Amino acid sequence: MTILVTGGCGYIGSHMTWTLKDQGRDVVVFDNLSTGFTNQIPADVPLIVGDIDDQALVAKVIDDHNVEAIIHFAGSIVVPESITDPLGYYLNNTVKSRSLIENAVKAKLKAFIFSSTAAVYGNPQDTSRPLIEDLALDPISPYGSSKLMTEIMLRDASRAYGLRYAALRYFNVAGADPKGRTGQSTPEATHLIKVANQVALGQRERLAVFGTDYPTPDGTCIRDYIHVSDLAAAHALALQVLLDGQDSFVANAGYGQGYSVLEVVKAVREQVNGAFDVEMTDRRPGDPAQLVADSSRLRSLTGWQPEHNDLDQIVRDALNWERHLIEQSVSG
Ligand SMILES: NC(=O)c1ccc[n+]([C@@H]2O[C@H](COP(=O)([O-])OP(=O)(O)OC[C@H]3O[C@@H](n4cnc5c(N)ncnc54)[C@H](O)[C@@H]3O)[C@@H](O)[C@H]2O)c1
Ligand SMILES: O=c1ccn([C@@H]2O[C@H](COP(=O)(O)OP(=O)(O)O[C@H]3O[C@H](CO)[C@H](O)[C@H](O)[C@H]3O)[C@@H](O)[C@H]2O)c(=O)[nH]1
Repeated sequence: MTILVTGGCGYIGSHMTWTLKDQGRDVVVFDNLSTGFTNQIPADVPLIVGDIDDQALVAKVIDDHNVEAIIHFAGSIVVPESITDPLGYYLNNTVKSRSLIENAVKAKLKAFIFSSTAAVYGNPQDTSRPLIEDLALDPISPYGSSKLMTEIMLRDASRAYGLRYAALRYFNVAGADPKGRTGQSTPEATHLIKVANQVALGQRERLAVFGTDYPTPDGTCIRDYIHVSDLAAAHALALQVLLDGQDSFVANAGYGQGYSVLEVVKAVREQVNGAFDVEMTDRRPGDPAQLVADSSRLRSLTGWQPEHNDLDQIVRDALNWERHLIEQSVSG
């Protein structure tokens, strides 16, 4: 059977594609290349360039490649951008996901895995323990709402048409393939570890720390950083259990360990053996103070066990990828 990976040329989707290839599975990537890169996937994986709302093209790809499951990463991902362009986010993340889900239902696919996000929880009040899936969902950004609406569509499509799905709520995805085959390549990416690494390697001028007055021990926001390769492995397991008959589920994907922005900065400084400038600035709109995952459900349903649960390794792998990008730009 073939697995269709939407957004497979993007950061997480390309790791997924490599993981599936490593497992000997047949994969086809579908991507409109709005933020993706064609050189990040294995050369022998078919790439269809198109938009996920092109139902005729998606149906043709499902047919031509004998697709039996979709892992759906395609989407827009920048929280602050979603605040200034909510309709753009509802279109790309919600409306177009609806179109893809309809394709999956019509083709009677065996499984559908969706990239959801911790942003569906909004700004949780009780931060004394990691977040569980059954908490009230109250996104504080259009990005989070756009993903929550897709979760709801999947829930209802599952009830009505029997589509079997897993929605994984990623916490903060970071790091890069330890084998150096792919990584986060968007030059203007806004993710903390990426930006800090670019500053550490002289690719950006400065790192702004967004807000130092949060109700956290050092005043900066706390996040649960999950290595992208562990996340890809979680998807492969989720797919397998769905194919083996597991009911649809929603599960957090994180380690259950939070780090503040300043702790991340310290980890990056240690890896590069040096200081770089950070500037304390105001809060960024849409940022909850603390997001840490309780991932017991993912572990118990799929048997997932992280292999790269180490902030230093996450930073190191991401730095190695950043150096690779610099070499690439110098040589060509
Ligand atoms: N990066 C994170 O920390 C994080 C956290 C939670 C959830 N997610 C979700 O994971 C998914 C992947 O994120 P990423 O970090 O790899 O982002 P990314 O921007 O690197 O990848 C997204 C990919 O989807 C493609 N794409 C976007 N819209 C498309 C469309 N309409 N049709 C076809 N292709 C389209 C892009 O070209 C790109 O290759 C997203 O859905 C995102 O919301 C990411
Ligand atoms: O230059 C920067 C970048 C980030 N931060 C801070 O670092 C933390 C992490 O920020 P990121 O932008 O790396 O990640 P987010 O937590 O905003 O969002 C990430 O996780 C979310 C789920 O929690 C979404 O899924 C989203 O797609 C994904 O980017 C936040 O407190 C942010 O304010 C800075 O201080 N300076």
